[in-house]
Amino acid sequence: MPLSININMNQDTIAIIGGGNLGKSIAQGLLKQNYNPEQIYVTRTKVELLADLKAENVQTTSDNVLAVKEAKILIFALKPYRIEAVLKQLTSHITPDHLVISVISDFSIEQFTKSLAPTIQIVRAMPNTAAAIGESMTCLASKNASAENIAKTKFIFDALGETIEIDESLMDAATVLGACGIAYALRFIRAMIQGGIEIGFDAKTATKIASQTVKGASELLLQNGNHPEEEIDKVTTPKGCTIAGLNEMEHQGFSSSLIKGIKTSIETIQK
Ligand SMILES: NC(=O)C1=CN([C@@H]2O[C@H](COP(=O)(O)OP(=O)(O)OC[C@H]3O[C@@H](n4cnc5c(N)ncnc54)[C@H](O)[C@@H]3O)[C@@H](O)[C@H]2O)C=CC1
Ligand SMILES: O=C(O)[C@@H]1CCC=N1
Repeated sequence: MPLSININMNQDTIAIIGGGNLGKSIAQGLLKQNYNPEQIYVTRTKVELLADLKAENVQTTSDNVLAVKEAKILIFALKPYRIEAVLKQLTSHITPDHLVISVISDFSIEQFTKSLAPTIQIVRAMPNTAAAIGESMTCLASKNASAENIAKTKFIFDALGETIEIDESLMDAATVLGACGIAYALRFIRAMIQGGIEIGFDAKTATKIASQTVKGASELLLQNGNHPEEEIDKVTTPKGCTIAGLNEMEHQGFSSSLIKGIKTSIETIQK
């Protein structure tokens, strides 16, 4: 029987604690889904840097206690080295009635739980900045959370893109592949643009062609469920220009450099 999800996208107030790059992306994504801006609190020490959200009637404040008291759903989007001090300030205000979500990388559920009352449930989520446009890939993990709280978290992040549930032991890998992955993909697109300019396009046209082409390539996999090589075979004429270019890229270490970069990223988290 499907779980009945006791969440109303326009009644449960959400507080995003830490309105930086990711926190703001989540708020923007919620607004895009027509979440009532007055039901969204975003906190940041320098609250003036949230003026763009304030202009959209989001409740912006530097007062974390106020946001926690007003909200039912708490999304912690702080840097890992800030969270313990902030939780200390909030411990007595976070109750079992709150749904507590952490999008903080490199900060485990166990570490989070230690700073709060044992009755508080935590769901870890690893979205990416494409949440701002409803295209995040979000991985979810939990240990002590109820099925209802996991379902509520999934409901929120489903509105911001795609979600999957993973074991918490894979959260660092999810951080690298899904969250850092935005930067890797953009660097790939930037290199395509640079190449495109060298072969004759102006920057604007090269950006349009490269971005739409990468979007199309992703959609071929997402919509058809094919292996990338199956789609590559359709583009590579024998003795043709695609295979010549691809092989030269591989001679220069294209796949290898990506794989090594991904491994370096995870080693950086785990050291
Ligand atoms: N940026 C990204 O693409 C992703 C980030 N993450 C994780 O999300 C967390 C936040 O990352 P970013 O948004 O990139 O960092 P950020 O530095 O842009 O955002 C953190 C925000 O918290 C604010 N802040 C600091 N102390 C505060 C306090 N006491 N009360 C309220 N706000 C306070 C800062 O002013 C800053 O705006 C990190 O743990 C990161 O690992 C996870 C996935 C993707
Ligand atoms: O590089 C970082 O610190 C964060 C983790 C996920 C994306 N950006």
